[in-house]
Amino acid sequence: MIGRRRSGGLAVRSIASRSIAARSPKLTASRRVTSSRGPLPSLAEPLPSPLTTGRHSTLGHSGCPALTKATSANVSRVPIASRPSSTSSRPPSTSSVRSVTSQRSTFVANKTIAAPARVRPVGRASVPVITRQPSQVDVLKAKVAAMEKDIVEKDERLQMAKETAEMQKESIEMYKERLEVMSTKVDALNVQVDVLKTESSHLKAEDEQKEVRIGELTSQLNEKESIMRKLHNDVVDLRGQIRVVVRVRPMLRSEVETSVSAIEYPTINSIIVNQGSKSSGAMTFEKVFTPIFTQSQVFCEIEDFILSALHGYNVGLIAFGQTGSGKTHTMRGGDGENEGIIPRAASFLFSASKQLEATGWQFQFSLSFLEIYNNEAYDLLNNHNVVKLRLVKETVSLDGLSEHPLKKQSDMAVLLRTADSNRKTASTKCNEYSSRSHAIYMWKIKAEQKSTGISTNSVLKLVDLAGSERAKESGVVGQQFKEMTNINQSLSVLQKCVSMQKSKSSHVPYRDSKLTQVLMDCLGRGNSKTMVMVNITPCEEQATESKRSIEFAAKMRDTHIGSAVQQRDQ
Ligand SMILES: Nc1ncnc2c1ncn2[C@@H]1O[C@H](COP(=O)(O)OP(=O)(O)OP(=O)(O)O)[C@@H](O)[C@H]1O
Repeated sequence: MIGRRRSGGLAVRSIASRSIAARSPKLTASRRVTSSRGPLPSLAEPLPSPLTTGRHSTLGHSGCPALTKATSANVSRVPIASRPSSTSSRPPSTSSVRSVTSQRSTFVANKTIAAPARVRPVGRASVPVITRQPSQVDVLKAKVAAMEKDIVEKDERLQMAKETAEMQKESIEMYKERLEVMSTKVDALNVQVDVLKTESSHLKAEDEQKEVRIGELTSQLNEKESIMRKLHNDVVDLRGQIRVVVRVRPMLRSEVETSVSAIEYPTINSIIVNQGSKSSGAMTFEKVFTPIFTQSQVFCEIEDFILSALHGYNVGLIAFGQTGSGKTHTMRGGDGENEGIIPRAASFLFSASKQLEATGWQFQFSLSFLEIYNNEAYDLLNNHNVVKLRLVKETVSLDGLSEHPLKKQSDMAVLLRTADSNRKTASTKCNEYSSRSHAIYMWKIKAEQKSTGISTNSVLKLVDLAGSERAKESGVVGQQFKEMTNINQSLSVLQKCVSMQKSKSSHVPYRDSKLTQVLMDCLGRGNSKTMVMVNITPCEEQATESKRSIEFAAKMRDTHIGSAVQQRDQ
């Protein structure tokens, strides 16, 4: 009976403990920790409850002595085998049994604290230690306390969230206000933009009108200019004069820091060269190309003159000037925008001939390149073969000079490359790439119009003369000195011929040099429209040479060579 009650009590206790464990995993965990590390001191000690001390301890829970006694009896009857192992080796002493009994009774009095009995070593003997389990009330109290704490925390968080929300609300209000201010500004700006748009469309319309007007005036101006140029050409042709244009090259990078310009441009087509205190005085020419003129602008000004060759006239364009003054740049030039007159003339002649083909004209072009070096003539397109010059009456025959047909524009580039590589150059102190020979590019142009039966044979000569230079300044010796002497001698004959032609002398010494023999038809013996492009440098140090060049240019300008006539086949 007692045993049943005990086992029933234990069963109640274990169910209770199980149910607490189930509801409170934390508690179970703590109990596991307790069992593995030994009894917790708080649970190992008799509970400091009034139930365990004084008279209450004997009365047990709710003052029930019967239950306490029965429990004591139960404990004393626990078989040794079922007691903790630490006690099985030695029978418990009377005192320890008493202690166990008293603890057990306390344990029973607390009843719901379902901790397993443990044995605590006391001295050499071990006594079972009874730990207690929290009652449901305690658990619930703890839960309530935890929940209260949780509620307090949540209250605090809620409060904080409310405050944050309040602040955000204020910020939103602030942003709303700013937004309003901004949108007012945007509205004002939009109004301004509309005003400006209207103004700009008015201005655009005005600009367009002005541009149309400028276009009209420009085309009127161009028309008038071309009429004037034609009239001027006609006058010059009728007067049979050499046309003279001057080109001043820009200062080179190496000169900009060390030199100043000696050139002035008093009017659009006049020029003054200042040589220290002396001045050339203003001299007017058909055209003065200042350093700002590009290669294409220069060509634009002379293309009508070149066109005469397609119309059946002999045409000669000669670049003259001291060494390094820009003759080769003007005539041959570089690539692309830097192309000079010779390659540009090729493109121009091909495109102009295409236009004339629309009126029934047919053209055939052929090209020869002649070089005069040390007073000898060579073929630049045929292995640099010697060319023999023969004077036949008033004309010169060039024996052995090869002629190369030009079918299309790209043929010109191939021939130019061959000629360039053959052209003799040598470096001097005056101009590192100075060409040491006169180069004469000759186009033979055959034109025919079947409907009228008219045919012409004309020659276009494009001449890049070697540069004159003073022996003292150049500092050349040996072969280069010989070259320079020959160049200067041929140029001096050229100047003499021009002077004597100008003074209408009965004897003009064309035979004195190969150069003047080849250019004879351009300088008065023959039938040619001639233009001389005098190149000068702007540098003060070269002012003496520049002044000499434009003085010679003025002499040529005033030279009468006779009016050119169309070269019709009989
Ligand atoms: N209009 C120009 N614009 C820019 N550079 C130029 C111009 N004219 C000439 N030059 C430059 O000046 C230098 C001398 O020019 P260039 O070789 O044509 O002189 P040149 O009169 O032919 O000399 P030479 O008689 O010794 O052959 C070159 O470097 C050339 O590129």
